[in-house]
Amino acid sequence: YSPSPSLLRIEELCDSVVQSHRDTSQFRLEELQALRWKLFSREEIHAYQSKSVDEMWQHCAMKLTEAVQYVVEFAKSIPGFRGLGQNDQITLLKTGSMEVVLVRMSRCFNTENSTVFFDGKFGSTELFKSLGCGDLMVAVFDFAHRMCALRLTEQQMALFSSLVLINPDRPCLEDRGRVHRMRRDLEVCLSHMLRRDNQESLQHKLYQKVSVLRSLCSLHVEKLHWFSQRYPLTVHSVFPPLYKELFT
Ligand SMILES: CNC(=O)[C@@H]1CCCN1C(=O)c1ccc(Cl)c(COc2cccc3c(C(F)(F)F)cc(C)nc23)c1Cl
Repeated sequence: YSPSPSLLRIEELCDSVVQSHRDTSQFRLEELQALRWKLFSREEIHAYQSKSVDEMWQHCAMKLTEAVQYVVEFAKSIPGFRGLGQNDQITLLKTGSMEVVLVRMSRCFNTENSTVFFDGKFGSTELFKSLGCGDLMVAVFDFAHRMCALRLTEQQMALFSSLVLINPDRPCLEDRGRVHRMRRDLEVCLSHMLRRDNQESLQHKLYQKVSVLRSLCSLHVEKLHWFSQRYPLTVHSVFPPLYKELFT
């Protein structure tokens, strides 16, 4: 059986996206499994809740920026991404990277007690009370819960993450056609993989998640904007590594 060159190319593309995800996933599943029941004590929770809005945002912004840097590495190793113009790479990352951080958060989520891995242990939404954006946290946890319910394999998570990033509908792309061709190849990869895993029913559920992500992230951008208005220094002092990463 000699697969047609296009099928061979699709399988190679699949494998390289999965490998990139493995190399840049920040936390290995085995590590997270081992820490699953390591919960914060009442005192530790109280300590987080006593932080000022600014302090807690700064703490989270650092974590998110670090997570986004792993996503940038993931994007840069998706075949074809480096071939895009610099501006288009940045456009895709500026909008898509937080969405991939959200998708990846589901790997660090424990649905049995609705806790997420944060600062070395698992905590619930109450940990983030001092952020002053309960609705965002509920939305973040709710999305993680729903993503967990799909029980994606790491390979499926890898391909789904690449589809979230390589989105030809992003505003002000210069070479939309090129992004479209990359996305089409990745869509063929995902459907090829779901067929192989005998899980075609997952296909439409994943595409529904893409639209949920978009609305969720507009809430994030709004919150981020609200926060940067009130605490301009923090955003500029913590976020620059991300932009340095985007330009290299
Ligand atoms: C397993 N851990 C993780 O996945 C995340 C990313 C890597 C590190 N990390 C955490 O430590 C973490 C885990 C769970 C939660 Cl709820 C948080 C706090 O999340 C946020 C607090 C403030 C703003 C957030 C915004 C906003 F608004 F900036 F866009 C957007 C997202 C999505 N999350 C925000 C964090 Cl920072």
